Amino acid sequence: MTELRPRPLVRLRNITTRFAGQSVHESLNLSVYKGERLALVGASGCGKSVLLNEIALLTQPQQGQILLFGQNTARMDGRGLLQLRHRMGMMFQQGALFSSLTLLENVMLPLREYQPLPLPLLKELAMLKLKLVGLPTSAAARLPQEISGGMLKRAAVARALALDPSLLLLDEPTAGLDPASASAFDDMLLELHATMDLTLILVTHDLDSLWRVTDQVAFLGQKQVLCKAPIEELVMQDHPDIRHYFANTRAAGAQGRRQGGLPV
Ligand SMILES: Nc1ncnc2c1ncn2[C@@H]1O[C@H](COP(=O)(O)OP(=O)(O)OP(=O)(O)O)[C@@H](O)[C@H]1O
Repeated sequence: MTELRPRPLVRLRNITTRFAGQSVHESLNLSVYKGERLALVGASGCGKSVLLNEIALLTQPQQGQILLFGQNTARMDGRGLLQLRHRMGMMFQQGALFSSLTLLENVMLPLREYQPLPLPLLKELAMLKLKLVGLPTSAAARLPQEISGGMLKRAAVARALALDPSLLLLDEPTAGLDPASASAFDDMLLELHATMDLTLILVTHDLDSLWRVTDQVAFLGQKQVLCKAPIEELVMQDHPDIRHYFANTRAAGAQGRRQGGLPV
């Protein structure tokens, strides 16, 4: 009996993206399945963040189709798209929190906008989200500029989770964090994935995160997804772009550590 493959949660079909006549993606295809922890990787400028923003419905490609939760976004009206957006949370690279609002107020923003609940309940929900990402109660009243980079990233995740999305998108979540904070952040992501039934898509250059957090990695190169595979399989690929990306000393070091060898 043939086993039916589940429908992808995210399906990108023949995506072409151009800026000023120059294409970043050309007929790019990618499927992401429910529960996956997928990283988008590739050389700087290959279009990872652009693709993430397209999945988040923040920008649109010139050609191609984006299907989210089985629905073709091109055929949806504004109301339908808004409902889809609520099923996704996005963590931006710099956190994108409002500097004049406390962490609690930042997390409450999407709730206030879309959940018609009494204020004390909204506060309680926002507080729960801050706790979920490991922030202490005392952090709730702090402003973004009063906390560490690691806490800021966690607060940004708390806001992304405000509306209980099932798909969490993260743009370089561990960039700028020291190794211990980055590792603690990765632990938090794994815990959230397990407890909240999340699908994760992250853009990252952090090789430790690739090995630790992901179960699938999509390698972008030559304007397409050259390969989607678990990291162990991806690093064994013969494609010159993939070999080049993982051949530098940092990559070799992380790979060596995973395999119990010495960093090169
Ligand atoms: N709004 C825009 N207008 C013009 N060009 C853009 C715009 N957004 C992105 N680009 C270009 O598209 C290309 C891909 O950008 P993108 O930020 O997705 O790369 P990336 O793979 O995420 O890079 P990095 O790893 O350095 O963050 C780059 O050449 C960038 O300059």
